[in-house]
Amino acid sequence: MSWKMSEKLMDTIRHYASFPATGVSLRQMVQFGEKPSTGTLFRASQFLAEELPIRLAHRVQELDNLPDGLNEMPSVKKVQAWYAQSFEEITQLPRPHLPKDVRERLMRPSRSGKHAYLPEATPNPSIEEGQYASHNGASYASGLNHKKFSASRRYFAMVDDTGDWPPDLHLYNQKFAQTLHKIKRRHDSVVTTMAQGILEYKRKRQRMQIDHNIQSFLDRFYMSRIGIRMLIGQHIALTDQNHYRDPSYVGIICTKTYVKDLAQEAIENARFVCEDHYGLFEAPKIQLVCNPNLNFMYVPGHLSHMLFETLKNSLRAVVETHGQDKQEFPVTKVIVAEGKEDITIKISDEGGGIPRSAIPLVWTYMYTTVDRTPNLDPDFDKSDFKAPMAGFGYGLPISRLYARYFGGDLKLISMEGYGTDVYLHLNRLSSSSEPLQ
Ligand SMILES: Nc1ncnc2c1ncn2[C@@H]1O[C@H](COP(=O)(O)OP(=O)(O)OP(=O)(O)O)[C@@H](O)[C@H]1O
Repeated sequence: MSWKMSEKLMDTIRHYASFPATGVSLRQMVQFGEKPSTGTLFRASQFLAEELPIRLAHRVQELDNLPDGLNEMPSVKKVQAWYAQSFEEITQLPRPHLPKDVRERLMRPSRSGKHAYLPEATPNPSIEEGQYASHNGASYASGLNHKKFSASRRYFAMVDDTGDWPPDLHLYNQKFAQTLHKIKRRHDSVVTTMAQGILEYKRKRQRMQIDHNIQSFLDRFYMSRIGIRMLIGQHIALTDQNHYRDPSYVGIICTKTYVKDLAQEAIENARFVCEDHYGLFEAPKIQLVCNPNLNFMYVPGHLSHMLFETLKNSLRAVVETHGQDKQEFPVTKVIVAEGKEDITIKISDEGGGIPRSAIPLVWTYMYTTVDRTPNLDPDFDKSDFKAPMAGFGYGLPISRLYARYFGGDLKLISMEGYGTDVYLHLNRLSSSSEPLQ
């Protein structure tokens, strides 16, 4: 590793980590607009130039404080260095010197009055307060230099956009988005590398499972990663306005996510992976019951991930319970219900279920009934965490975090000896905050 963390950098990281993260709701991200102007984008860049380092700093510190020597594992150190390096890149990006009138104009709300200030996010219904919060948050912040952060501690305010903006602003926006892009790539393999770190720890300490502390650290850590990547992804997509965009998309959020189409695609992908893995001519069938017109505002990438992971689990259970040599398997059913509050997707399989004693374990990282955990090659599937069929025990816990991130949830009820029902609740009000506070 050529890059080194200096003491000075650690000091700055400690300072930022004393501020709490600011949660943003799906609705706020969308209301920010389809084609934000240079000025509005600049305000968003300013917000992120403070918010992202705060979030990254919390993770660097938490990684440092991991118990029982876990913080010393080479892969954990590697991940920590990525977070610190990204922190440094954002905080050191030179900001343009703006004349007073431009600075003032940036603080003036949009003339149109529409969404000049976005509504506050509401509490996340799936989360108990503080469940995914970092330990050192708000309580430390009060005594510190709050001034530095006060000007733009508001997610996306539309600014007065009459007339042109100085070219410096546009240039900074472009540079900022490039920096974010590089950071996003750097962090692509964080989940697999952390998984590797946990494996190193389990081997070194001869542990079979991880304890409660480490489990909740990982929950916080991966939840925070979802949030950071959401903000980064959204910002990159909004900055890059050159190519044609589907009008139903705002950044990576789709205001009309058609559940049936997406579920159908996830079914095909899961069946394909299953056929490939078990060498089957035809994977067990999956029946989908869903109103074809049902759509809502969501991040299609998140929904695909959750569906694919749970469907893969069902197919695996069905094939392994009934035997690979069967000609016909019981059909797995996917039922989509439309409520006022939630859209709920139930996935029912006849894959033999899970013993009641093992239910709490399915939510822990690294619990899997696959005998041999696949080799974690560092170059393995850099794009995101997607194991071929199964094997890391990350599918369910990570999917539940995705669901909870926007106020939904993932529940599992099993009948041992028969099958499993997974309920995927997706909150359609989308005004709830990220679960950080
Ligand atoms: N529908 C199901 N029926 C029976 N057992 C299941 C079902 N879903 C999950 N499980 C059990 O829970 C375990 C954990 O599932 P999880 O999706 O978290 O990890 P995995 O599938 O083993 O690996 P991956 O990280 O690749 O998803 C599985 O190994 C399996 O034993």
